[in-house]
Amino acid sequence: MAGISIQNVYKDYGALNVLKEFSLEIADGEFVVLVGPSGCGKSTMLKILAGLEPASGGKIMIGDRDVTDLAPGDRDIAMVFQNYALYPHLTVGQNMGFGLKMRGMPKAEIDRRVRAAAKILAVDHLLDRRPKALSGGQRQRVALGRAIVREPRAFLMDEPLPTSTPSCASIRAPRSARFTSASASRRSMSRTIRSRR
Ligand SMILES: Nc1ncnc2c1ncn2[C@@H]1O[C@H](COP(=O)(O)OP(=O)(O)OP(=O)(O)O)[C@@H](O)[C@H]1O
Repeated sequence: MAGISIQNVYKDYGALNVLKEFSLEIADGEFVVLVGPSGCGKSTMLKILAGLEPASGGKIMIGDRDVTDLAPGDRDIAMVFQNYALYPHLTVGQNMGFGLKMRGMPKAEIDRRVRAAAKILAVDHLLDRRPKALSGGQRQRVALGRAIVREPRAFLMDEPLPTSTPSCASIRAPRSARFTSASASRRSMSRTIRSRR
């Protein structure tokens, strides 16, 4: 169970106040999209949720845990960045399983999760390729797969779709993977928060 509760969050960068009394309740399993003008603080809010930026004030709960002061690695959430951040020298399969390997997960379990996620994302035929031999959309799906294999309590996605990708519907993830596909324009999908059931 992992609902997200954002309570009265403030964020200042020096004299610039970016977030003021920002509050949002996201139910367990809910898919939420943040939209707003450029510079209004969408990425900042996602970074604060992920623990990559400290909030200047307020509280964040994930499930029943107060994560406001926890390090990113202790929050059990995955963030997918706009620029993919794939390792160029690793294959698709190695990229997807890298985080699990670093955590000491047995190879057989890593392979099982990577193959399952790769199938969902239709990149299972690309597991031995390196990122440079992929299209933008394929790279993005690999980045998404790397988040899925971790089975986190929530997914944070900051502009996860390349311009050429018409909608999240192309991901076609089954409900059994607890990942809901949705059709929407790229702009309205620009910031997404997905919490797992
Ligand atoms: N590290 C930083 N130091 C100072 N100001 C910052 C920093 N990061 C972001 N900002 C400023 O905070 C504001 C919000 O930035 P943010 O990236 O959250 O906007 P956004 O809503 O995601 O915009 P866009 O839709 O253009 O990506 C902007 O005015 C930006 O210039």
